[in-house]
Amino acid sequence: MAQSLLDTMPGASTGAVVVTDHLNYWGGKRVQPRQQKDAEPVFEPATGRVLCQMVPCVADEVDEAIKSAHGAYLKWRKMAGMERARVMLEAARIIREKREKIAKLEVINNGKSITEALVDIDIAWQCIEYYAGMAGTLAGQHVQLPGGAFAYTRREPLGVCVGIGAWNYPFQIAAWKSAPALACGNAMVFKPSPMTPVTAVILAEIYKEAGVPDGLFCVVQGGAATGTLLCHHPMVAKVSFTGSVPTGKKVMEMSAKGVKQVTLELGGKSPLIIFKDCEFENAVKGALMANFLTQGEVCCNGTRVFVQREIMPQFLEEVVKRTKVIPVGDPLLDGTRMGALISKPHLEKVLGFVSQARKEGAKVLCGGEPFVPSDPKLKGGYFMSPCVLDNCRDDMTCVKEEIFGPVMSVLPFDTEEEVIQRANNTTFGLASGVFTRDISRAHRVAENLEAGTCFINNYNISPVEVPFGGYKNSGFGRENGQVTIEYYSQLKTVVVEMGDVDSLF
Ligand SMILES: NC(=O)c1ccc[n+]([C@@H]2O[C@H](COP(=O)([O-])OP(=O)(O)OC[C@H]3O[C@@H](n4cnc5c(N)ncnc54)[C@H](O)[C@@H]3O)[C@@H](O)[C@H]2O)c1
Ligand SMILES: C[N+](C)(C)CCCC=O
Repeated sequence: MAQSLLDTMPGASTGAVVVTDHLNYWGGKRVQPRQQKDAEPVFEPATGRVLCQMVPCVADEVDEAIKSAHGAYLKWRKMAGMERARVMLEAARIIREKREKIAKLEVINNGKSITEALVDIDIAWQCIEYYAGMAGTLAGQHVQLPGGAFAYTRREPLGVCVGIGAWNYPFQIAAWKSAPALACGNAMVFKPSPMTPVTAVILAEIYKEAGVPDGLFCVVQGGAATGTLLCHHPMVAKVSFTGSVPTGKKVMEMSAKGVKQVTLELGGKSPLIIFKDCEFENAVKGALMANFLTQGEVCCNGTRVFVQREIMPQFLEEVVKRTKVIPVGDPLLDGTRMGALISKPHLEKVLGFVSQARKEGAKVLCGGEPFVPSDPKLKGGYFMSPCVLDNCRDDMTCVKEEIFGPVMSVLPFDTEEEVIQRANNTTFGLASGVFTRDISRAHRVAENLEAGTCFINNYNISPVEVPFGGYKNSGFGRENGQVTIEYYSQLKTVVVEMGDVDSLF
């Protein structure tokens, strides 16, 4: 059991954990895969060692999980919001209690630094706590009509919701999707990325321990085939997807066939605009935060860094100086600030972007190379040195495409009008940022940028109280904040006659 795995985790170190527990979860327990066909090895990014096997769920298993979720939904939806809140608060408390162990497992499966993973787990329990607080507040409206008649609205759950996650924030994504879903009275069947199958099932066990009905939060493992089964299943009311734009389009197409609601949290190529009147030290720190969290594998990263020409030389000098000393290495060590990328093919893809950038005329100021830590156990890990690219142009591949690795492209600009036009010249629209001391300019730029979020004088902070999501091809729907309640519920109108029926017939 993963619970016992968690309990044996405190001394765990990089290269020392093997997960043999079943990773599917429905009906209130871990479920053994029916067959081992198509099992895929899951690698520990820091060592390249096999951590576990991911066995994809087939049609019967997906069906069983969805039916188990539906049974739980029928009980959960009848509970008072305050009762649901109590259970969710208990889940948040258990996560807080186990945060170090969950974070360690996340690091071992994902490769990010323990410092970041701890923050991710904190954001996860905060999200569950936040929506627990909202579960008791769901309410409708009373509308007075002529003749004493009236209508009222009820905010009702959707039913069984599906969550499909990416590999960069495995536990946090599962929490961001399940917390508002459960608060509204829904059940959820969650499919993590096949590369990070380990921690979602811990969340399932925590919800169970907190007191949700068996089946309320289920985990099915698999990749595209299992995801397709989920999107097509007739008992699924909604699909909330986090991943790439091409897969998001497929999810939307499949969901459209069953008229299922969809939330799409997709990729980005976000602009960060640094004006010459910025508070320089903060702008440099902001650029680093915008590019190098989770080895650059962050959807909302500000990877197109537009710097006003007058401050370009000092900006580059400072940002390169700090990038060169980012401690890359064993992600479980407290001093590490950058761990390993998710997989060997992904590392090669990111390095390929750097080579392509060189060919297209960019200048590599630092990094962009495979990194081999001195610790022998990390020799097979997927590490690279964080990279800063100068001499970039808007038409270069590194500036147009999402790299999803630690690669910052720096571009000069002259005027506000010009930079806004260039910043918006993309099909993505997830996030954006601006550093300036001019308060009017800051808000004007925020208004004109075509993105779901604009950070002013900071970057990549995401408190659970504020909505997160994209414009344009970066998706639609929102996660976090009050508004997400609307994406996990539907409104029923009840019209009440107090007199006689005035019939035309
Ligand atoms: N906007 C956000 O909140 C956000 C957050 C994290 C990651 N992302 C994006 O995710 C991408 C990286 O993640 P990834 O490589 O896991 O993305 P991906 O699109 O390859 O996979 C995402 C998920 O979709 C599943 N999937 C694949 N094919 C499917 C299909 N045909 N039907 C249903 N499900 C299918 C995968 O198994 C996985 O669970 C990047 O583009 C990144 O920007 C976005
Ligand atoms: C918590 N962050 C850093 C805002 C990342 C959100 C999820 C995107 O990949």
